Amino acid sequence: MTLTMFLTSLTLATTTNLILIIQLLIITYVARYYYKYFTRQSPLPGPFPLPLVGNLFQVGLNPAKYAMDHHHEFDKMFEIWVGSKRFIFLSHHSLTENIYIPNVNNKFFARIQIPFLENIGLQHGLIFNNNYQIWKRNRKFVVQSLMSPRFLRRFTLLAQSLFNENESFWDKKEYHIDFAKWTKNFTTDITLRTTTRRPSYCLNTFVFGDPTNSEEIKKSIKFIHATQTFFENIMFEIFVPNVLKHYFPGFYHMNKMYIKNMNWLNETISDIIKKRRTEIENYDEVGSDLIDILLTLNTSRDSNGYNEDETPMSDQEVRATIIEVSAAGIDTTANTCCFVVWQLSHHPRVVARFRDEMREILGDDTTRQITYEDLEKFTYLDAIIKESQRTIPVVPLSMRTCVEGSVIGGNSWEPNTVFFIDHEQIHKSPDCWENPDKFIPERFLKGSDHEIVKNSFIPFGGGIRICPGRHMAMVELKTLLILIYRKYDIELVDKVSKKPKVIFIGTKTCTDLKVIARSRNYNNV
Ligand code: HEM
Repeated sequence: MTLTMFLTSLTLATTTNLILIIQLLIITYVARYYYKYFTRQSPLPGPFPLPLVGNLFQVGLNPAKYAMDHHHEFDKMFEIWVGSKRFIFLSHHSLTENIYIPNVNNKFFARIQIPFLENIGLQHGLIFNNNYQIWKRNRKFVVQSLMSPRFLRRFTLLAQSLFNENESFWDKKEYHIDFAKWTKNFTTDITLRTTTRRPSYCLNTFVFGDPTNSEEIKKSIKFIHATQTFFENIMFEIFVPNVLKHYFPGFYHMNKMYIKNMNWLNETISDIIKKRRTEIENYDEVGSDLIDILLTLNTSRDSNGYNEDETPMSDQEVRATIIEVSAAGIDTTANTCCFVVWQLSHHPRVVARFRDEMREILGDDTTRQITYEDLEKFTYLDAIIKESQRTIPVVPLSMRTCVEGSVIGGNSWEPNTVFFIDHEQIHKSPDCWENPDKFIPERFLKGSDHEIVKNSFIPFGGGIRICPGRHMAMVELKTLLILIYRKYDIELVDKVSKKPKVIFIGTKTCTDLKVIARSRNYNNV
């Protein structure tokens, strides 16, 4: 046997062995995967998973859409698999009892851990922060800022001035507008102005165009896409296994795009924080915007003094918090506003009662400034928004994990099991809502016959992680709806569709809502 022949047979033997080893590894992986699946604790119904990808092909990146389309096949609980991790859907209010409790003595404080966020330092804010002590301090600071009457009063005025800046277009005889785009531009501007204290020009550019082509304006516009992509990116991180992200062309390119987007957000907000910290250190006046409050709380510039047991927030924590608050506040509020307008367009009786309430509180002067105190009197408008959130919740699912073994719905769950609380199904449960598909704001009015069952209405989640932006969102929604409906009649262009046009990107997003706004003054002349 020549040396070449020997080497060739050796290579062949090695290749054959390698193939055998790979085959053996695959068989072992598949056997282990299905052993784990078939011997799982408390098995529930759900789509059958495949090794490595779990239910990716049935569920995609849209667990909320999957739950909406398939809930009738399952009972109050079902499961899906993400790779080799189990996610449990809870679709009945009674199952949330141990999760939505307002103190830390529950086992469901944590959300899922996302290594990608840890790699770029974005686990230090609120939404994905599982360190209770740090989360508690950050949350206290955010709540102190976003829920203070001083902030909310200023925010009410800011919403009006932003609307008025662009109102000349609305005052035309007929203003044809894609309201889905208009609101997204509006909420981006107002959120960025109040969180970063920087001007933002999305709405102006949307309405008047951009003759200057300036970098500042381009940056504002980029924020709309960047914040929307934030939650899309999170879903991608949770649902797509690493091997697909790194080696399969479609997923690989999406991954690259998401990383680029996140880096841009990180850098842009970092620059804003650096500049503002320097301005504050140079004794610029501290305002009531989120960035100022987060940068100064518990420092020598804090007007409430300083507590030695608590550290101020680092730039990294401020950055993560501002990014999260912006991403969590822009789309959610814009889409809620679209769904309220869609519902109102189908319920003229409700619009008439809303206008009666407006006249009672604000009088006949349609230019009178609206105050935060006025908004608190709008109980019918409050009920309209709530009923719209019940029927079309923009956040259809919220997510928690159990840090210890626990029991839900009579089933035992091992630590780190992930739970999706299905707001959409809970909001439509016939056990809690009479005629659940009907739009009846009156059920939310005090003194109505309808009793709101605990945890049956949860558009802002619940328990200790309940949305800290809920008052800000309600102030923004109420102000905007009053500004629109007291002066304009709104007509949908598409009067036929039974549902608004939506896609699911983490939140339920209204993709298109073409309306015609007509000035009521003009029509009355
Ligand atoms: C109509 C608009 C909004 C809806 C429907 C909404 C809904 C939600 C929901 C369902 C959660 C999860 C709560 C849970 O796990 O129990 C949440 C969390 C959160 N929201 Fe909102 N939200 C809205 C507006 C806002 C605004 C305007 C902000 C801030 C400006 C905001 C900031 C946050 C933050 C930071 C969290 C994470 C809280 C934590 O984990 O401690 N949201 N929101």
